[in-house]
Amino acid sequence: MAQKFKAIAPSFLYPGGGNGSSSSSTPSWRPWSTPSRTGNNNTSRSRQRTNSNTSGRTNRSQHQPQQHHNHSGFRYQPPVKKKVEYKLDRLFLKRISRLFEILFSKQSKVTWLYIGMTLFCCLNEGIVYFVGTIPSRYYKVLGDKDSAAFFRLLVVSLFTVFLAGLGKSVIFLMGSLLSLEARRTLTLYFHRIYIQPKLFYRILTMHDEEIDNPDQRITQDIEKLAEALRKMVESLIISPLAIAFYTWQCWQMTGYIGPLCIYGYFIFSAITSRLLINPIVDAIFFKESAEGYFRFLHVRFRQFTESITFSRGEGEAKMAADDSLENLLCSQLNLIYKEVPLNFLQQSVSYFGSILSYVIIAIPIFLGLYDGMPASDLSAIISKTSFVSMYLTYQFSQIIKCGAEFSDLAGYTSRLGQLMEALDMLSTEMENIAIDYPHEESLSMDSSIRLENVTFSTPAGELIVSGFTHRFEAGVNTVIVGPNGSGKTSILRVMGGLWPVSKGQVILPHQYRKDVIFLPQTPYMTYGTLREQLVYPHREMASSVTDADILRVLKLVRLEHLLETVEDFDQVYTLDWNKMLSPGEQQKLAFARLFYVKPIFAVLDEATCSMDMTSEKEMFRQCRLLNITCITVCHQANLEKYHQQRIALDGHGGWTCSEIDSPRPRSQSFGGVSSGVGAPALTTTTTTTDNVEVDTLAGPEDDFE
Ligand SMILES: Nc1ncnc2c1ncn2[C@@H]1O[C@H](COP(=O)(O)OP(=O)(O)OP(=O)(O)O)[C@@H](O)[C@H]1O
Repeated sequence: MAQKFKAIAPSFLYPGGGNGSSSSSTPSWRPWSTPSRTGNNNTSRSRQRTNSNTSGRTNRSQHQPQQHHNHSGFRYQPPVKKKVEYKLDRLFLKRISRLFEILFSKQSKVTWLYIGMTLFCCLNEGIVYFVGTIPSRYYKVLGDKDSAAFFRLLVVSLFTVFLAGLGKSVIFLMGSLLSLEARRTLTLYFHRIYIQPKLFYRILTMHDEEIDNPDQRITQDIEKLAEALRKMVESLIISPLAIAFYTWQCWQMTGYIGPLCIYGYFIFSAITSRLLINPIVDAIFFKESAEGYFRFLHVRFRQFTESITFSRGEGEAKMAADDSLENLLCSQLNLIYKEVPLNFLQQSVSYFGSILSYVIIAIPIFLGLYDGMPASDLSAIISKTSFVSMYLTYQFSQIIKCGAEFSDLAGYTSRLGQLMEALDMLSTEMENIAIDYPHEESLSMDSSIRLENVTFSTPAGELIVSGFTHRFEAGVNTVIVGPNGSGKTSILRVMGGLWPVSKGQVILPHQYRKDVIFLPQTPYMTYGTLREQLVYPHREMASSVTDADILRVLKLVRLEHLLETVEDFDQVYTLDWNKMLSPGEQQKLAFARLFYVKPIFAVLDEATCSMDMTSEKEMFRQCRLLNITCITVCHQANLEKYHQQRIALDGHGGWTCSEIDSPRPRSQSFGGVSSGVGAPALTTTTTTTDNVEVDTLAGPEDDFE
């Protein structure tokens, strides 16, 4: 089966939308076998499915991802490759207002923290004003040589300074709480829209090239966005009020000339900083992508450390890690360079502010406005004007400084906005699929799984099976065989609703979630206790599982020795269960879950491939005793004897179904659909070595019965 594999390169390698889809601000999904009517939210659930069988796609050439017609005549468009920059535009405003809507929703505490922080900031500003004018009072009392007033001022100023310190700390505390709460609110929101049945699978397995590292966006970008927000809120809450107050104060002392100079200066700085921010937003976006890939690579090393070591792949791993680091550092360096002009502007603004304050007071002095005033009063006025105008420029410089925070915020907003849009799009897409090809809504009242005239393709548009019809009956074990890549697992994916069909219908037993359990080749080992492992994914049921239940199923799967490994069933292990158990033991634990739940169907995708033959036989024997019907995907011919039916895929979209009456030799694996069919039956020989039963050869009369 010739498959086209698309090389997926990290989006940061293509600044400005090099690979189109990866950096598109509005992700455009690669078309699949179902209509992508994104944005069409008016689709009525009651829409007739009269066109559903008109696609007539029967060969692969018609399944090009670029563009094709679906069953309802909808025309797919290829992803648009356009240059997209991440900047402060309408899209940014749309995204940030959506994030703010989530942050300031009724359920969130962010609103209350924001109000509390605003009040504290106002209170603190009063204290700051008092502290700022203290030097001018000292000028006055010292100029007048008034010792009593001096000591009174000393006490007051010490107390005020103490209050100012306290005020700053409270504001810092409230800012940190605000950032924490913002992170909680946004992360919970993303968990809700991201970890959803099927959508989660789909975005992670099929849309990696459109949305890189959604995990990083959720675990890191939200935190950084919350932090940038905290820093901005701190300065932005008070700046407008302070600017108004100090403008008035400045006007009182210098006339219109003071505020005019400061405002002119601010407008100039604001315009230049705005010009310098846009490239930074872009650079932050790509730096974050590079950061995500670097981390992802290290996570993969951890995950595949044994395989890498066995294949002596450390050198390759190091090269890949070095390359990824280099990419990350490049994008970081790019960011640093782009930040230099902005930093220069910020620093200059704050230094020039102090000089400007003296220029402002110099003008009325030289114009003779304060002629004849005593020296001590003039010193006090110079000091106060200096403070007022410096504080006014400081508030403006805070706003300019916010520009840097704002560029961070804009970068993270882009990444989170993209993820939200992707999830929205996918969710609409899946809703449409659910309307056209309802999966969980097509439930049969009898205990069977039916696939009726089902045609489906890979996400890349390659046809896998066409017109597949089969009824999986309870009590009839079925094995699915075929060459690699022929679509065995894909049939299970369709059955489980992970992949949509482009034609036909999947009809499931009424209590589908309870009656059908899927066991993959590599079962998911959850973190937690042995009890929780057993009831996975129903953690809430853990308390109802008795120790006797656990013991019983552990015995059934021959994992009693686990009792010696674990201290008790409720001990939480810091070590990953994947490391505590061998692959075969993990598969056995998955069977323990199965035997605990006792569904009607067990859908096994090479779920016993890591077990020894005796254990494998025992698993199928227990399934039969517990009335669990197996639908098994496998490559081992010896598994056929546990089944009554065989579905053979030919790897070209075709398939055959036959009764199993003449199994093949055990040593022969399924290289193709016809391999071994009709081979003579073998006899069973069971030898015992050191009290360990070793099943060496098996035939139809295997002691499985
Ligand atoms: N997420 C995906 N995106 C695109 N193509 C995919 C995806 N997953 C699987 N495929 C393709 O679908 C085809 C069928 O895959 P499937 O896993 O069903 O094969 P299989 O018969 O179970 O193979 P094996 O015997 O190796 O387990 C393969 O050619 C594979 O490349």
